Amino acid sequence: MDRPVFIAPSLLAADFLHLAEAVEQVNKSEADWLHLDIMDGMFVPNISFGMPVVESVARLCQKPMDVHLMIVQPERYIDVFHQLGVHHLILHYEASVHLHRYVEYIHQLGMQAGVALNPHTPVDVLKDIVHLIDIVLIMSVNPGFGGQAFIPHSLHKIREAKELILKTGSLAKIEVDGGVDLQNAADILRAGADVLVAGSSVFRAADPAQAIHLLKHVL
Ligand SMILES: O=C(CO)[C@H](O)[C@H](O)COP(=O)(O)O
Repeated sequence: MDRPVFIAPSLLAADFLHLAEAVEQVNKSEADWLHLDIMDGMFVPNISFGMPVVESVARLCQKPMDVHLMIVQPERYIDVFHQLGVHHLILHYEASVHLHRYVEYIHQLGMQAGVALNPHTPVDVLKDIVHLIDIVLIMSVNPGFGGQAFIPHSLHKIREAKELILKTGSLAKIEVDGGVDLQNAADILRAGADVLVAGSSVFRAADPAQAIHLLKHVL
């Protein structure tokens, strides 16, 4: 491909009894970022991990941390994630009333800002902010759980996001999260994605580093 492919393994699919081992596997692999899913049991039905776990992961992690907040009022935690050394902070469009203000604040703190869209949210809601953000995260499953099947309509949304980015001169990367595996990765990248988030297809593989390598070189 004529542009780099970024791989961000999602720790949600790791065995939590061996979280440190999973972070080390990512450190030693060709992964570009480590993806952390923060769930509050309100915005999504599931609860993942809280700050003490993120803090420990941050101490071990040698890759940029890509944090996806699936929580209500995500602005409450922007400072905390900044203090933990997070590189990318992704808020949900659906959970953020003053998105423009929060994106500016994330940038002021020196982090990259991303906006995530649920499967039912049209891409064009981003038209007045896409030029300001660093990441458009297309959720290709309904957020809340790992191990779900990729929603095929997401390919159409990725193409629309790519069109919007090109039209507006935005530098945002398109990240795709949910059900990404070796079978669909090439189609996702051809549709315009830059970043593949992969949970189950990495951490449920016999050799996670090899799974990351195969995703990275799928095209
Ligand atoms: O955000 C998520 C769920 O809300 C996860 O990052 C995503 O589901 C990745 O896991 P998998 O690759 O197993 O689908």
